[in-house]
Amino acid sequence: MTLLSIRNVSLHFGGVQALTGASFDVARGTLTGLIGPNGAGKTTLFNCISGLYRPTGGAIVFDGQPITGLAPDRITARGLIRTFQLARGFARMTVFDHLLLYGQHQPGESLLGALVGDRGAAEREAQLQEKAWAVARRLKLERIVDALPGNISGGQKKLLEIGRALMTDPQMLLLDEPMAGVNPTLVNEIGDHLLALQQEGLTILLIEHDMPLIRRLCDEVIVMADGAFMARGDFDQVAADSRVQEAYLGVVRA
Ligand SMILES: Nc1ncnc2c1ncn2[C@@H]1O[C@H](COP(=O)(O)OP(=O)(O)OP(=O)(O)O)[C@@H](O)[C@H]1O
Repeated sequence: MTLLSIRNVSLHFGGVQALTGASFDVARGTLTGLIGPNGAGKTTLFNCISGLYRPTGGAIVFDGQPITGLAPDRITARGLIRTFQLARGFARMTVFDHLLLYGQHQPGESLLGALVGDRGAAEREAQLQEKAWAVARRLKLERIVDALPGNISGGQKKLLEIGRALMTDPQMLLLDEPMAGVNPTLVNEIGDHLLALQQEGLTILLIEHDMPLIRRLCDEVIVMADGAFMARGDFDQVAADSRVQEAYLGVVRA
């Protein structure tokens, strides 16, 4: 049932203890919200899970295998990916090329190429194109496949970021505020896409400050504070938890 297990993960930056022993599990097939006040350690934890940071202590287990400290591409190859903002350096690549680029980073690609030769490469290219079309259609991006990122809306950029991640055939997607800077209509549309992806079997862990959205989308909500796990439950349960309220309000117990 558990797909991702965070076990006592800690990380400090010099004197700043960003993660102080975070522990929680995420079940396969769920859309889980990860919330908490500013500086709680949510993004730092995502960076540890996806291999950008090596934790100082603890372990991260994905699909039954430890992934702590593995390089990001090896973690992606196991089916766990986080989205990244579109890099400025790729401003001249079309939406479709962005999708193709991510699809090319498949595990075993070069070995396969060496084994099957040129005909195999052509077949693979055709499959990649078909997959990119499927992802574009899936996210309703097919009408803008030839556009450059500079000419698409903020929400379409977010969808493209998700689309690139889908090109790697993930089991689990980590999303860090995918709705930031997106207009309300598209926020709802992106939310619908996330629910549909979950229905199709994808496991999603979502950092988001938009609480009505978290309430609408998430089966369960995990709350972090001060670099560690604080509470979990459905949205109404955690919202009613006095410790969670205090963490958000910064109220100090008497
Ligand atoms: N690269 C870094 N160097 C030094 N300190 C850092 C670094 N990254 C994060 N921190 C610190 O670690 C703590 C946790 O930050 P993090 O960004 O993970 O929190 P967050 O929960 O994602 O916050 P927010 O909701 O505001 O994005 C903060 O005190 C932050 O200042």
